[in-house]
Amino acid sequence: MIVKAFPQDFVWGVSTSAYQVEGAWNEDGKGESIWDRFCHTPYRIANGDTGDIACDHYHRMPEDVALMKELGVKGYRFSIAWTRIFPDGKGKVNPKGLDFYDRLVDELGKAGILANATLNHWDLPQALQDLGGWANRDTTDRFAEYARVMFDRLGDRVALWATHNEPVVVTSGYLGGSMAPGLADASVAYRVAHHLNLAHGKAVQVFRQGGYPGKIGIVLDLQNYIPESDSEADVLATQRMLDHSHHLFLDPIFKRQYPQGLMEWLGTIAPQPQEGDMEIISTPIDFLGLNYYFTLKVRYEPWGGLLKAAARPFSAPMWSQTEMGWGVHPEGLTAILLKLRNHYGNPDIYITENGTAAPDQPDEHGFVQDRERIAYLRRHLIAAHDAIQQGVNLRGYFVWSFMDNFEWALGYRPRFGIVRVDYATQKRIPKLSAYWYREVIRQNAVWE
Ligand SMILES: OC[C@H]1NNC[C@@H](O)[C@@H]1O
Ligand SMILES: [Ca+2]
Repeated sequence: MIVKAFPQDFVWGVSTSAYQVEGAWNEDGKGESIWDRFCHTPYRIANGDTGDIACDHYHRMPEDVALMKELGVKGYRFSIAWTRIFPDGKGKVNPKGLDFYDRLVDELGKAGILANATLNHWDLPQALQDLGGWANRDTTDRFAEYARVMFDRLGDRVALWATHNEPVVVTSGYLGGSMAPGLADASVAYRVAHHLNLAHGKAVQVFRQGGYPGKIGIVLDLQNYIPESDSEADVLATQRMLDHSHHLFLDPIFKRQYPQGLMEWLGTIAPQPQEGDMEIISTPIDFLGLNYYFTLKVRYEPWGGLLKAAARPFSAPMWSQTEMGWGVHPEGLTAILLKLRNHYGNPDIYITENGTAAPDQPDEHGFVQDRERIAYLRRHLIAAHDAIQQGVNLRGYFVWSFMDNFEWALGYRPRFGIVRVDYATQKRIPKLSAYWYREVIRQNAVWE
């Protein structure tokens, strides 16, 4: 047995997001978000599921934090619902909304759990969407205002801040229609990407000006894309997919420029930075949050939408596909980490999401022996450990997810938690993987 030990102060965490776990969608002064609106619109979400109640985390937060402590978790990545703070996206701040996150951060402090807060995990105030949402450049200023309020209230106790979670998915909400706001308007999709980048930069500048303790970064969705063949057509299609899903955000932030190839490909609908925008966007950050799940094989496909590319899941030998139809390829994680070391200045990195949905079969007590999920997590931790051995500055790992929750357009069917949620009773029942993870944290190691 080979023991793979992690660095001393490595942060072992778990992740959630506001809309997926909190519920209380219209309680204590919270305003409507685009995800409330999307879920309340017929035939957008599987089974007509909504986040109205979700895991009722808004009311059960103290017990959830106590369970994290019991499981030995060292960090908790959560997101802040913008509409609890600014119900109308601007103007009056809602004190009860601020109080909830203040209590959460205090509970985490008492439990000795590091707070890792994301400002925007997709739930934009509907009031701002009504003014154009992220397609409207003014939203970048609304975001900076919101960020300042949160830094002022929680900045003394939050160790890690992320501006956005997976901005590429927000952009997709304007391309494919499957995510809120459910538009299919390529003419604004890349303006949205640019405004997300600009909002990120403005929030980082507010953070720097305020001299808050803690660190600030962004969480990007960087899956591993490999070409189906070495034909020029497939290689170029893969490049376009990487430009769209990686470099549309990585390059402005780390290289102060958009990927040239994508700009040429997009033509008139490409981002149109104004004077000074790229300087703001590339304001240096302290860490990069990486969400990694799978590898996709990409081929040139004339019918493949805007990018004329099609992708399909790739599973390494001995691995099948997950319950979500995703491939399993731990080596893909090492590849992404090495890409960041080799081409993006070897930044401090936290894996802010990694995990898998699995067909969890509870026994009569609701206990799930999720050996598949344990295998997935263990192999990805080994892949992460390999990267650390090669000089990657990986500082922590947050499992997606602490508990089963609302999986966006797919509703509650997919279960990603290391803790099961019985939605009928809202009971939390740790799965085998939760006890396995507790052991990993205790040993600060995984074993081959
Ligand atoms: O699909 C699993 C996760 N992926 N990243 C963003 C999260 O909100 C998702 O639940
Ligand atoms: Ca307080």
